[in-house]
Amino acid sequence: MSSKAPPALFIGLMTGTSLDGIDAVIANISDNHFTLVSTLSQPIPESLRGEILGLCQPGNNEIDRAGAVSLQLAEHYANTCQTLLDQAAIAPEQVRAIGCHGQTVRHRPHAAGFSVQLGCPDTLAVKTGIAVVSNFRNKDIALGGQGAPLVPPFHQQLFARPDQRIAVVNIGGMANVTLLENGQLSGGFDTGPGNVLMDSWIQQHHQRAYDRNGDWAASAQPDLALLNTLLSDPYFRLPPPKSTGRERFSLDWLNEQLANHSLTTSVVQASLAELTAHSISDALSDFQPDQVLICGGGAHNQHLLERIQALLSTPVTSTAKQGLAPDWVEAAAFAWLAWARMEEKAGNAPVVTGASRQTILGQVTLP
Ligand SMILES: Nc1ncnc2c1ncn2[C@@H]1O[C@H](COP(=O)(O)OP(=O)(O)OP(=O)(O)O)[C@@H](O)[C@H]1O
Ligand SMILES: CC(=O)N[C@H]1[C@@H]2OC[C@@H](O2)[C@@H](O)[C@@H]1O[C@H](C)C(=O)O
Repeated sequence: MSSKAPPALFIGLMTGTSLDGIDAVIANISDNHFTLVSTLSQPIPESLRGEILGLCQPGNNEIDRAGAVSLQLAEHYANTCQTLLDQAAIAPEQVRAIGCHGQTVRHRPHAAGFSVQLGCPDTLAVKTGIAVVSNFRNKDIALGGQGAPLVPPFHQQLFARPDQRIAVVNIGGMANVTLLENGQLSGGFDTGPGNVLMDSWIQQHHQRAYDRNGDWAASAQPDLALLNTLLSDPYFRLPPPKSTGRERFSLDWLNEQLANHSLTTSVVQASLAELTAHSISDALSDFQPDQVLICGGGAHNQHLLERIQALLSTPVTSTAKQGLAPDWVEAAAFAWLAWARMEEKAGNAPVVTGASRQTILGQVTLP
């Protein structure tokens, strides 16, 4: 008789650095098994988005503001869970736990570091009646790790092949890579900005949330002098382990870099797309993958994918080709990390984060 637990249902909730919405999945998970059961994406109201963005930079009265945002987010998470359960005709009692990443508003993984994700787990547990696993990053940081990226072990579970070198690239607000070498997880780190600068720039100049398909970037030629200035940021030369966020790569950072360049706004957008493409391809140059799998919202940016493909000699495809659509990979990973927590299995990968050892990640809040 096997002592292994049968598959159980878990919810994964992700609100990433792009602030484009709440991604939610229900997944059926056990040791060797992961099936997506249902998915849902819900917008974040514009006013709450503004408050979150405000908290991503140091400012006045942060504790009260963070407390209020944490509660509002939990309400939205709970409503999202309810809609997701309703659409899948699943009762809350059937779900073992919710893995709630929360909203990162500060990530300082350096000496005596910390990472802050908002979204009150107590409120979410009480409102849904489901146990919540949250605060996934700080245990890894306490062990000397970056606390990010955390998704690589899940990428390994889903996408590793015994006979191939596979790079999984998540292009969200930030971008991160996972290096899978003949079935083994051999590394992973944040490469730098993914969509965040392109989103901010088009928002500022055309009041649009993002550059659909990269059409605006594709309408101009990148400026090589600006590209070199952007790529000269020391982050790109740092060896892994490394992780980053809006603390470094923000509109303020971009405006500083633009100081000695006089360019049209479309040329800047083209150069920002090129920055993302180059920083990703540079990050993969030593690894020499046989295959590159792309996930995250950037997988829908046709121009960006073409530029990444042009810079790499290996085939670049969406994770959809491997059975998981790019939009759900991160939320699915947090369902999987909730499963790992409930099964008391290690969630972090020291080869990625630099932590001194493997450890169980996250705190459980019962309803
Ligand atoms: N059709 C599209 N064309 C171009 N870009 C797109 C398209 N669809 C989504 N995106 C980009 O994807 C972003 C959202 O990506 P995603 O949901 O992966 O980010 P996230 O989860 O917030 O980020 P992170 O991985 O940093 O936490 C949008 O802000 C936008 O820039
Ligand atoms: C601190 C934080 O929220 N980091 C995010 C962000 O978005 C992408 C990249 O930067 C990655 O390091 C991480 O998210 C994913 C889910 C991760 O931990 O793997």
